[in-house]
Amino acid sequence: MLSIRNLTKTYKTGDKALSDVSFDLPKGQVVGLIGPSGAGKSTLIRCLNRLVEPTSGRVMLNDMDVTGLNARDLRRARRRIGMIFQEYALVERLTVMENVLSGRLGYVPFWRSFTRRFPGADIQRAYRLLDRVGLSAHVDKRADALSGGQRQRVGIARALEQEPELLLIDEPTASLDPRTSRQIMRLITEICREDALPAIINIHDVLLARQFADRIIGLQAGRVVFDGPPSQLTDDVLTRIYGAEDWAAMQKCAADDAEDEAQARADADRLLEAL
Ligand SMILES: Nc1ncnc2c1ncn2[C@@H]1O[C@H](COP(=O)(O)OP(=O)(O)OP(=O)(O)O)[C@@H](O)[C@H]1O
Repeated sequence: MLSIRNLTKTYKTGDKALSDVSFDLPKGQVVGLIGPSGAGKSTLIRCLNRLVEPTSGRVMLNDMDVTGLNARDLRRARRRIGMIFQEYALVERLTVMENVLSGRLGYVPFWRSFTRRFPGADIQRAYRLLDRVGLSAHVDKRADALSGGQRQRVGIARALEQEPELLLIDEPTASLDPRTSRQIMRLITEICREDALPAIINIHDVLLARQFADRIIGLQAGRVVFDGPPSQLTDDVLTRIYGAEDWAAMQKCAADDAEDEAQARADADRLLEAL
């Protein structure tokens, strides 16, 4: 279980990005973290593995006090926290398999990682994970030869190769089309449930968050202003989180996306019929 207590972050510039954020996250629960730009979503995700140093408050991951660790212990602790990024953060000239194995770099001694010699068990796990994310046929492809959705699947497999106890996911679908976004969200949430992995997903797409997350946490100006199941995320609540104008604009955007998608599907059907 992840436990966050009174987490506060004030940047050196004086920007107060988080104010007194507290919540618990049980095993296997997927939280969709939503809120307008500048609400503190990225800061919260980054405070949890101390890529950003919290100003005060406490983060406990199972038995580990993340906020109390010294630099050396923190490095070891970060193995237990997997991250999946918007831009995938793959090494372009390495293969899919090598990218997934890089998830083990925190575990193997430097000289072994330098020669890229990984234990057999790591390689077996990587094959299993690549199968699980649907990339068995692409193991030896270079990362730069993959589509956006495939790249994110590699990012997911790499995070799981760490055998994490928590997944932090930053805008996983921001660079993907709506259909691929849904596939990626479905994959992430299925894996979390099967493996009882807790996850926090910073996601700008409220409809996706509502469709796939078990629980929604809404931030506004660094504070938690909503914490509940997706079913309670009513238009009133969303208007409170985003403001009336922004929420109306987001709805319009989602409607346009759905229309574009339907049009693309109809075009593809017509093309198939004509063949
Ligand atoms: N490195 C930094 N130095 C100073 N202020 C920062 C820094 N990073 C973020 N902030 C400020 O902290 C606040 C929260 O930013 P953060 O990026 O966490 O929000 P966000 O909800 O993730 O926004 P977005 O959806 O636009 O990515 C903002 O006011 C931002 O300007």
